[in-house]
Amino acid sequence: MSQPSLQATLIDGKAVAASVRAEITARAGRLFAETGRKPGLAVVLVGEDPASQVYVRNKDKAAAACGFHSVKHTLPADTAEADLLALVAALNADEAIHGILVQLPLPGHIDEGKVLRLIRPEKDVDGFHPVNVGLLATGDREQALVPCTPAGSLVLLKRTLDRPLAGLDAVVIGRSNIVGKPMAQLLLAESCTVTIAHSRTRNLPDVVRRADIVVAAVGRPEMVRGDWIKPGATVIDVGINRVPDPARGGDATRLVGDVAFAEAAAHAGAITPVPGGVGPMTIAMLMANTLTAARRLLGLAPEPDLF
Ligand SMILES: Nc1nc(=O)c2c([nH]1)NC[C@@H]1CN(c3ccc(C(=O)N[C@@H](CCC(=O)O)C(=O)O)cc3)C=[N+]21
Repeated sequence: MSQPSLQATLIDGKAVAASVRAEITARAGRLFAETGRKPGLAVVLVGEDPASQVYVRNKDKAAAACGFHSVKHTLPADTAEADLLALVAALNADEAIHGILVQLPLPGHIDEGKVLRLIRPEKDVDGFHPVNVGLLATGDREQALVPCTPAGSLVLLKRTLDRPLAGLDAVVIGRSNIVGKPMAQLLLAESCTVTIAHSRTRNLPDVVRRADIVVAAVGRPEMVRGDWIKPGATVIDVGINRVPDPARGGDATRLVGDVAFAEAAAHAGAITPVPGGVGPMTIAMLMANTLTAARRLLGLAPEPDLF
C-alpha cells in the first residue's frame, strides 16, 4: 500500500500565535499610553528541567517583543520550599508584577499544590490556582484566568472551524489539571458534547472515532493512529515528545506529538503540526493572560475576548 498523502488543512499555530502576539503588543502599547504602566510577568524556574528551559527562552523573547516588563528568577534545584514560598509572597506584593508563573514540574521535595495555592489568583497567569479552576468550572470567564495551552487550543479550533462549536462531539484524551480537564471545561462552555478519555478508557480507538474534535494530551509519542480519526475531524495535538531520530544518526532527536501525524492527516479535515502547532499558542496566551491580569489589577475595563 502506498503512503497516505496529506489531505488535511494544516493549522498554522505559529502564524495564529504571531497574530495574537501582535494584538497583545498593540494592547500593551495602549495600556502604556494611558497609564504609564507595562504588563509585568515573573517566571520562576527551580532546577533545570529541559522542557521548562525551552519554554522560558521562548517566553522571554515573546514578553520583550510585546513590550512587557519581564523578570526571571532561576533558583537552584535544592532550593528549600520555604524560600520558594517567600519569593512567591514577594511577587504577590510587587506592584510591577501582574503575572506569576512557577515552572512545573518542581523538584520532588517541594509541594507543588502549596506553591500554586499561594499565588494570588489575580496574578495566576497559568490558571492553576483552585480559585481559577473553580471560576472556569462555573463558566465565569470574566473573572477567571484560563490555562494557556487549552485557551490556545480553543483559539485554533475557533479560527479553523469558522462556525459555532455547539453540538459537536469532542473527545479530549488525557485528564491532567494542566490540559485535559480545563480543555474539557472550555469545550463544554462552547456547548460541545465532551468525552474525557484516559489510560483506563475501554476501546479508545472507537471512542475517538466518534469525535468531530480530537484533542490529544497524553504525552505518549504518536499514540493516536490515523484510522482512529473520523473523516474530516479537526485534530489538536498538544503532545510535545522528544524521540530518537535514527534516520539522522548518532544521538539525533526530533519532536513528535501524541498523534501519528502523517496517518492522521490522511483522514482529518484539519490538524496541528508538532512543532509549530499548540506550543507557540501556549506562549501567546501567556502574554494575553498577563495583559488581562494587568488591566484587572489596575482597575481598567476588559478588552474584547480574543476568542
Ligand atoms: N507553570 C508552567 N506552565 C507551563 O505552561 C509549562 C510549564 N510550567 N512547564 C513546562 C511546560 C512546557 N511548555 C511549553 C510551551 C511551549 C512550547 C513551545 O513553544 N514549543 C514550540 C517549540 C518546541 C521546540 O522547538 O522545542 C512548538 O511546539 O512549536 C514548549 C513547551 C509549557 N509548560
